[in-house]
Amino acid sequence: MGQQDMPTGPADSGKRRLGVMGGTFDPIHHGHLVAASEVAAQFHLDEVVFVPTGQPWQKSDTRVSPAEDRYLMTVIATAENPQFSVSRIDIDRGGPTYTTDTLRDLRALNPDTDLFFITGADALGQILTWRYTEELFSLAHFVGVTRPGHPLTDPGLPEGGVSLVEVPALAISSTDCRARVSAGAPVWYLVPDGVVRYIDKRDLYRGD
Ligand SMILES: Nc1ncnc2c1ncn2[C@@H]1O[C@H](COP(=O)(O)OP(=O)(O)OP(=O)(O)O)[C@@H](O)[C@H]1O
Ligand SMILES: O=C(O)c1ccc[n+]([C@@H]2O[C@H](COP(=O)([O-])O)[C@@H](O)[C@H]2O)c1
Repeated sequence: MGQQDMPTGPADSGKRRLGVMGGTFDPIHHGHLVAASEVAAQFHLDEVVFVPTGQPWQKSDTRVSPAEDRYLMTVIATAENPQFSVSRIDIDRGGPTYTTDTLRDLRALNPDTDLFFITGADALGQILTWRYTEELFSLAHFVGVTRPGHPLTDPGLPEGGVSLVEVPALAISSTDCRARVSAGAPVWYLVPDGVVRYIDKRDLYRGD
């Protein structure tokens, strides 16, 4: 994607600009962090809130670590960046996580704020299979980011509803991180150091 193909989103409304990075984060890795940092810079966001899923209903055939472990790894990974925060709303709501609920709740908690939902190319490609899409696209501007191995295209969101953005390519996935820990391979430098230590301390993924 060339620089000229990169839209910068809707016209600036003058409101606070909040990025929303939703994910299962099992575990959070540098691909997530670089995507959030890059979108924050390109879209002049005031803050990015990371929102670990409660129950990721489209991953029901995958073993997912306890929400508290995923939440704490996300806190550890983002703690040093003053622009990053973590929200428990999807975990505390309970039940399957629908992004329409996430964005509705974040709007209620953040009046006079424009929301920018950040999503990788793979997740963006699946977005029309999400629940309650008739309301979803009115709640935030969507920012699709490049991810190695996945074509980045607008899957057919309403006009002006999505921007496609190139971010530094990191071929890292949580699936691969889990498989590496399970096989006794290192995940140093794929995930933040504190997350490596947390995985070790809690003995995550070893028996997968
Ligand atoms: N390396 C990456 N580059 C860009 N975006 C990414 C990257 N990894 C994940 N994302 C995006 O971050 C969001 C949360 O992803 P998620 O927590 O499911 O991680 P994952 O690595 O895709 O996990 P898994 O391998 O378990 O499916 C999604 O929108 C996903 O597309
Ligand atoms: O709203 C939905 O139905 C929906 C379905 C699948 C995924 N999502 C959201 O997409 C984000 C990435 O999800 P995942 O499963 O790839 O980690 C996360 O915020 C999920 O809550 C949302």
